[in-house]
Amino acid sequence: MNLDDIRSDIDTLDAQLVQLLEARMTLVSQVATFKKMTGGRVLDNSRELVILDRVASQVENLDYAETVVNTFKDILKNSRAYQEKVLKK
Ligand SMILES: C=C(O[C@@H]1C=C(C(=O)O)C=C[C@H]1O)C(=O)O
Repeated sequence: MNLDDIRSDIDTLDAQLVQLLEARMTLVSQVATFKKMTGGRVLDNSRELVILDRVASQVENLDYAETVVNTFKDILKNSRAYQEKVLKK
């Protein structure tokens, strides 16, 4: 495989990630609506620890574990930022 082939494969995976992240955000949006109606707090630390532990255990190549877990930490951080905006509306 040459560089263009590898990057083409990355682009294909990125398109899948965008779809999955959008689907995740649709669910996060539902959680935000629920919290807005019930007065719940955006941050749920114990839920996030469960998610991050599970993600760490699901990574098969340990060389990638730190990177993948950090990526999920960013996903959770941005999920919270989105929810804070929804709750302020
Ligand atoms: C979506 C939620 O809100 C926050 C964001 C989370 C997420 O994006 O998975 C998880 C826990 C919360 O800190 C939730 O409470 O489930």
